[in-house]
Parts: sequence; C-alpha cells; structure tokens
Amino acid sequence: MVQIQSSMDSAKKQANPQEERDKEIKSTLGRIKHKFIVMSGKGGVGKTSTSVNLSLALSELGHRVGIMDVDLHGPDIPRMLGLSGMLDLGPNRKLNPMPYSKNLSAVSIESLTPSKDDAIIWRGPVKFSAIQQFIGDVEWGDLDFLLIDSPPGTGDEPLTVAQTIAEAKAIIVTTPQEVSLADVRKSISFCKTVKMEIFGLIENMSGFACPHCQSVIELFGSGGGEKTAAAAGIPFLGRIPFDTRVVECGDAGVSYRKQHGETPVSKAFDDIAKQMARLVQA
Ligand SMILES: Nc1ncnc2c1ncn2[C@@H]1O[C@H](COP(=O)(O)OP(=O)(O)OP(=O)(O)O)[C@@H](O)[C@H]1O
Repeated sequence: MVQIQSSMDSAKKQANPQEERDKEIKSTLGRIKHKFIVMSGKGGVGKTSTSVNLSLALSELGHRVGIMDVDLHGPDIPRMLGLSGMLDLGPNRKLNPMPYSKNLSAVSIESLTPSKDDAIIWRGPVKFSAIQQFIGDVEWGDLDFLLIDSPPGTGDEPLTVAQTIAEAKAIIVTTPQEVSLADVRKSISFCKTVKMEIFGLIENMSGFACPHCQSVIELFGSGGGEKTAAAAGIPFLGRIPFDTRVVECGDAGVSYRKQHGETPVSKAFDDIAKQMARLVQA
C-alpha cells in the first residue's frame, strides 16, 4: 500500500479527503465508456477466468479494455495474465496499469502488496476506503470497457463498486448446478437492492468440450443459467463449456485463445464479447 498511501499525502487531500477522492474517481471514470462488475454468488465458478478471457476477446475485437480486481483476499488477475511486479506511479502520482497488449491493461490490488503471498486482512470500512482509493488512483486513460472482478458473494467489495461507480453494470457468472443457481438468485437480489443494472448472466462450465472429438458432455447439466435468467427477466449472455485447457492456461498465465485458437471455449467468449459490444451500442 506504499504507493497508494503516498498519493494521499497532499495537503489538499488532507483538508478534504473524501471530496478530493470523489473528484479523482469522477475524472478517472469519466474516460471509461462502459464499466462492468463481474460477480458470482458462489466461489470457484470461473468468475476470474471469465473476466480474463472476456477482456482478451474484447481487446482482440479492437476495443480498449482495462481489467481490475478488487478481490482483496484472492487476487488472481495478474497470475492468469502472466503479469507480475508492482504498479508504477506516473508523473501525476497516479498508478499506471500493467500493459498486457496494445488494447488490454490490468491492475490488481495484489500489485500493491510487496509479496504475492501476503494475505490482506482488512475490515469493512478499511476495505471500502482502500477500494475507492484504488479506483480513483489508477490512470487508465481512454477505455471502451472496464471489467472489475470482485470476490464471490455480496460483501463489501461489490457493494463498494456499486456505491462508487453508479453506472457500473453487473455480469453474473454461474455454473449450471442448482446449488450455484440458488446463489445467483442472491446476487440478482443484491443488484436490485443496490439498484445496479444487471447486464446479463453467463453460464460457465456448461458441458465438457472433449479436446479429442470436440463433442460436448453435460458434466454439471446445462441450461439452468438460461432458465434462471429468463425467470428473473435478465439477459442471458451465453454458455462457456468446461475445458481442462482453461485450467492449464490460467495456471500458466498464458492466453487460452492464443494457445489453442478456435475452440468451443474461444468461440463462446468471442460471441459474448460481440454481444456485449452490440448491446452497449443499442
Ligand atoms: N470453462 C472452464 N473450463 C475448465 N476450467 C475452468 C473453466 N472456468 C474456470 N475454470 C477453472 O476453475 C477454477 C476456478 O476458476 P476461477 O478462479 O476463475 O473462479 P472464481 O469464480 O473466480 O473463483 P473465486 O472463488 O476465487 O473468486 C480455476 O482452476 C479455473 O481454471
């Protein structure tokens, strides 16, 4: 937290820190066209993998994309993108995101801690303040899409994003099993309570795409996400099959689409990215 702390040092901020922070957040967000928070009711459903692969797909369509995690307890974005190191402070004392490619850059709360294995133990109000500061202190420049990966559930992190970025829309990720879908309904209720628009729902690990014959086996069932979305009256964005190579690529920090080209998984992400681009224009 050294850099983030130092950017708070000006006398002006000390005079009225919240007002100054609100101004910084407004100016940072003013240059970002579409902001999304990627949520899930339950852990391990592939929310971070979805955020990363969707960001890659959007950036390859030519959109300028930023990806950020506010998962203070398990920030995995840099690892999945093969990025490491600390964030730099720019000349205006703002944090520079880590470039991944021409169109994609990333920031993670992890990049502010000296060791990747350091656990962050913060309580609600401290988290709220740190996340707000983190959002305001990043110099993204002009972006078409910002994807914010939040921890599972409906705790402080998604609440802070909802309260800080009024125009953020939620993308909810689920797996097809009933146990995940029950938690999705809690996420839907959370969004309604905090008045955050739900952009859509994605069903991940929806069938197993056999790497040998490319046929799809319904591992955890399929279609529950679409039914849940229809029942809640929210858009269904698509299904992503289970593919063991997603795990290998995520663990190795390499891009799935670069490594494996056109597969049912890359096609699913491409289709969702195209749909997102189309829907935000509508
Ligand atoms: N479509 C998929 N096919 C196969 N494995 C997947 C798929 N999506 C995600 N995974 C794997 O599932 C595991 C959990 O994924 P991920 O970390 O993205 O979930 P998460 O919802 O962000 O978890 P967390 O609870 O940490 O927030 C990872 O090992 C990831 O590689």
